[in-house]
Amino acid sequence: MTLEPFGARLRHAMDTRGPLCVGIDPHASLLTSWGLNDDIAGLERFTRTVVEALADRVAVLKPQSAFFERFGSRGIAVLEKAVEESRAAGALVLMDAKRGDIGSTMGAYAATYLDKDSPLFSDAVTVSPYLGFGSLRPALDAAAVSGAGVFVLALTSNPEGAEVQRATAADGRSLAQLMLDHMAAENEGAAPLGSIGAVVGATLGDAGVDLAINGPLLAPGIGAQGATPADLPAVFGDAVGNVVPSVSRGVLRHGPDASGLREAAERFADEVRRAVSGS
Ligand SMILES: O=C(O)c1cc(=O)[nH]c(=O)n1[C@@H]1O[C@H](COP(=O)(O)O)[C@@H](O)[C@H]1O
Repeated sequence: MTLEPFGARLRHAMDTRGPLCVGIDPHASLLTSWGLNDDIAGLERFTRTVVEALADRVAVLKPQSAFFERFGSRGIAVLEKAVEESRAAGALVLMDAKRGDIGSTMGAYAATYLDKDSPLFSDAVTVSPYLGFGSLRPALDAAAVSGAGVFVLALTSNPEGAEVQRATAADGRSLAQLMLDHMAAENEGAAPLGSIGAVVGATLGDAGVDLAINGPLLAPGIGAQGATPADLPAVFGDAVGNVVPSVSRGVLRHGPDASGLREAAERFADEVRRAVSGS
């Protein structure tokens, strides 16, 4: 079965479930605070709990691959199962892998996350464009074939990002703006929303770039990194309706009870609704 383009599927999910993305980041400290061991059984239990609590209600779940990779092949097996079960419950899965490489190697990453026959096939994946936007071509092409999406880092939530991302390119634009303009070109003509998204931290104050890329804007940094949903209008301006606000620890620290996770996600979702509607 061919999937509808990711942008259309995401728009529908945002409209019906609200735009919140919850990150699945099984930090060792979170496993401990949930009363679990920092081992494969703890990872499995943590992940299953989050998926069972939230996959039937949030628009997007974003597993952070590094926290699974640290357990080797058995961690990847947990990740595969989480992707499958989340998608079966109706959540879109954004694999947070932040891959970036060149040519055939980027092609192998694309085959891993964006080929429908791969065990790690996800609705979308995060990538870094700072080896040159063109280096992402294999991922952009694979996503177009499978109906998946690609989220490209533009302005990240961490303070260290600015020295690269705010640097000036040869034509006077910031590097972040250059990347955003590439994304806008990829999404041109797509409706209701393009499938190439930008990652723009909610922590940035005024982003100070043109965010009219006709694609989704993933906004991490809410919760543990200090941003709040109330910050979104100032950061995103007119583009706030395309924002997918993302929270990991801010929700996860309310486990292990499913009700605690659900209530925390609902609180963030309410705050986002209020912030975006201006009430
Ligand atoms: O691509 C991301 O998701 C991402 C981009 C970014 O600029 N900043 C950022 O924090 N993230 C990810 O978002 C998550 C943030 O987690 P919390 O700070 O616990 O909400 C982590 O998985 C980060 O890797």
